[in-house]
Amino acid sequence: MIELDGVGRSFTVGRRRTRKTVHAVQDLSFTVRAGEFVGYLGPNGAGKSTTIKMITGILAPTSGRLRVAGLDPTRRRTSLARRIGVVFGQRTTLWWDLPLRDSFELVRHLYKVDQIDFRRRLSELTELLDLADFLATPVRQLSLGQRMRGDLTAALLHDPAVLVLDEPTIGLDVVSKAAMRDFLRRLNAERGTTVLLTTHDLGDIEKLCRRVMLIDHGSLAFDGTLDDLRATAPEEDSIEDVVARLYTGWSPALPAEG
Ligand SMILES: Nc1ncnc2c1ncn2[C@@H]1O[C@H](COP(=O)(O)OP(=O)(O)OP(=O)(O)O)[C@@H](O)[C@H]1O
Repeated sequence: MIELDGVGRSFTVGRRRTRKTVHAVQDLSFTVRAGEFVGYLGPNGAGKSTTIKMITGILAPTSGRLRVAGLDPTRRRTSLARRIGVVFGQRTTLWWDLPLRDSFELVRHLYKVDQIDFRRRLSELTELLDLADFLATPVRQLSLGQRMRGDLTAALLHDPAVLVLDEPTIGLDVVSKAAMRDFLRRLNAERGTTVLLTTHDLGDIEKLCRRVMLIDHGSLAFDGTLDDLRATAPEEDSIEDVVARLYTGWSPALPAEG
């Protein structure tokens, strides 16, 4: 469903004598199959957002080959938009001054979702994500947790095959976080939606992801199951310790791609 083959993305920063090239992502290859729920981890500045921007067609790779749902994301951005949903936890894709319901109506137009499908889907999502109390509220008046549920709904109204999440639980309280995780688990299990999840919250990874990929300095440093990940460190280590060891470059043996 998501295929990267030797993908790289560099940026030129600075001017004249201070000019240099930053290799945000280098020679990155992985495949995410339909129906997988994959965690995408890495320290700050590792290249996660750059990868997600390439997968969603926002940024073009400078090298390599990338396909999402069989499409080249940069060349077929409009077609891809119908197959993919994206949530950036740090910013909203909703219209700030409009009631949530009107934002969804605009999303319906943008994605050309059939009116009957839209109504059915919105009523399902309203129930599952408990939106009824604030559908008429302007987005700017929503709490972070409400806004996040609104963003997730907007990303799912067109029933995408792939969902890409960039820190979807950031800033959520324990109850909202648990509800969000429960929803995502069901979405993957019941609808078979393929999910790629970027997060710094290792609870998200433990609760949701069968497979974990770790990127460091733009390259894949680990790809395996959660158990493979734990096996890289002593048994008594917490998941935070395990990941911190990998981030700081210590690991007894990394398993091959799983
Ligand atoms: N538009 C840009 N111009 C120049 N450099 C960039 C640009 N976007 C990203 N970079 C650089 O590429 C590298 C990877 O950045 P990226 O945002 O992908 O990391 P990240 O893993 O998402 O980090 P974080 O966890 O902090 O969000 C960093 O060194 C960053 O400074």
